Amino acid sequence: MAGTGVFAEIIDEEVFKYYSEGEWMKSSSGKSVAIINPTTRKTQYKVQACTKEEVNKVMGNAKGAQKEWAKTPLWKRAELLHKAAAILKEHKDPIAECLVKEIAKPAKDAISEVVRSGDLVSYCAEEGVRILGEGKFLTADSFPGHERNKYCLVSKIPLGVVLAIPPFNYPVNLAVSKIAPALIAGNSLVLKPPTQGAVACLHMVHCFHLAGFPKGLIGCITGKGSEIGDFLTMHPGVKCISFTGGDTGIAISKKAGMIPLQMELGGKDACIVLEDADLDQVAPNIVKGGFSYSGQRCTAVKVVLVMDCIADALVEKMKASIAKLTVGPPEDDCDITPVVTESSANYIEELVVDARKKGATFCQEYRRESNLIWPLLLDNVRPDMRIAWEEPFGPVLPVIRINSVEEGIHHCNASNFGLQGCVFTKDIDKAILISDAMETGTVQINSAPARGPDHFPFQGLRDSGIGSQGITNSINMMTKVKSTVINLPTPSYTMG
Ligand SMILES: NC(=O)C1=CN([C@@H]2O[C@H](COP(=O)(O)OP(=O)(O)OC[C@H]3O[C@@H](n4cnc5c(N)ncnc54)[C@H](OP(=O)(O)O)[C@@H]3O)[C@@H](O)[C@H]2O)C=CC1
Ligand SMILES: O=C(O)[C@H](O)COP(=O)(O)O
Repeated sequence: MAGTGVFAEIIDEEVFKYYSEGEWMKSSSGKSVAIINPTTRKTQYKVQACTKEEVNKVMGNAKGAQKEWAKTPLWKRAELLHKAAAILKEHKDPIAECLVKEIAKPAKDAISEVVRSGDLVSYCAEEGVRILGEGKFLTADSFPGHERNKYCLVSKIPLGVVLAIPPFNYPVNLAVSKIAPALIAGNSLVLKPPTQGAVACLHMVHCFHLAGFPKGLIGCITGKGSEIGDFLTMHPGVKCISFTGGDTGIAISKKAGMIPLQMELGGKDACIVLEDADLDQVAPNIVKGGFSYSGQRCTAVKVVLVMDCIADALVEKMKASIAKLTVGPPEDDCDITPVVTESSANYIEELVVDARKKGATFCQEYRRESNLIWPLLLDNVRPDMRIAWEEPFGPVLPVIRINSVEEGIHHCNASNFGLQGCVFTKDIDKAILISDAMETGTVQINSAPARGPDHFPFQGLRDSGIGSQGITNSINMMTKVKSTVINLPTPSYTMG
């Protein structure tokens, strides 16, 4: 159970503590933030509402601890990360339980998130050892006018304190995808978990604590983003921000100083289906892509653009797949579970009401009970409807019928978002041309969008973000390049 056994020290009188100086602490604010269970809509957990002074302290400690950590041999850093990964996987059950209660993640998916996170940390440790242990060696004589009298040694060095802010939907996985690259590269790390998902994050941080990382190297500040977010992101001690979430990321980019930013933001992932696609394969694939975790994935299929001549057939097959989805509480491992907050459910409903008013075809009856929204396919959606462009982050999927590939590409590229897209066709030549024409960070051919596996590069264009994720790219992004030039008194050539 959450907050018991090895996790007993992270809670005090029903309020989970924050993590500073290698210890679990109560905030001097005396205030807490309630985490509402999306299924019961009752307070499930409470976390500390940290103060600015506590943020300053965590930042100061992180700055100090980083200097020593950067001197720790790379293999030792990797060893500690492997240890943390093993502890995380060993304690997957209580962490998954938090995910079920805080964000209504279906029970099996919650376990997978924790296991995947442990694997990510281990992979990151191995990749770090490979790529950070190597540099470049350049000689001056490759540039016109120069002799071989200068040798340049290029290596990757840490940035300092990295601030990690993950979103609610993958609070553990999208936290470790920032923590592990930061640490292996010799940085220290301050985590600000999402409010919904904070307790799962605190349990995960305790796994790093148990692994024995140096005091102060990792800090975890809890509180509402709207209250302490600006203070954190504009803190002079922060030397890099890795953020995943919605439009908040755009605001942060405008306010942050001259530091590297990794922003993974929203998406309106388009799925183009051509005449020759195998609809028996396509329909369940789109339904899984659109409705898993109730559509609360940045990589969920968020609009289907199907050639008109096969649209009836595809919609029928999708309806059949949707009818098989189970709807109910996450504890029962249902496919569709309550969305994260009441305001999120209200927003989804606004989009549905707008679509109804403007004449979309409802393939199922719209049904909502509290935060639980039944899966809904909207056919004959037109560009004047909000659902054609906005990200519901819920179990509602619009279908737009198109008469040409160009029409589909045009819709995809007219979006403010450019995260992922996908195309279903048997014609690989056409698929490549369409992939090149779609202005998104990734295009999947014959499968719905997905971020994983976690070592694949993952990036968004336009309002979907800046920088690229994926283990290797994150490690590189959390380092800077250092050159040391050896100047010889005379040119020196090796004769072989
Ligand atoms: N491209 C990608 O990889 C992904 C993108 N997303 C996108 O994230 C969105 C849903 O996630 P959601 O958690 O609601 O996103 P939000 O942008 O609302 O929140 C993300 C994180 O930012 C924090 N935050 C809020 N305000 C501030 C602030 N002023 N300064 C600093 N941090 C702040 C939140 O904390 P708090 O919870 O306390 O408010 C949370 O930890 C969707 O748009 C989705 O597409 C989600 C997953 C992956
Ligand atoms: O936040 C998200 O939506 C995740 O990045 C999705 O990850 P996945 O596509 O690998 O499930």
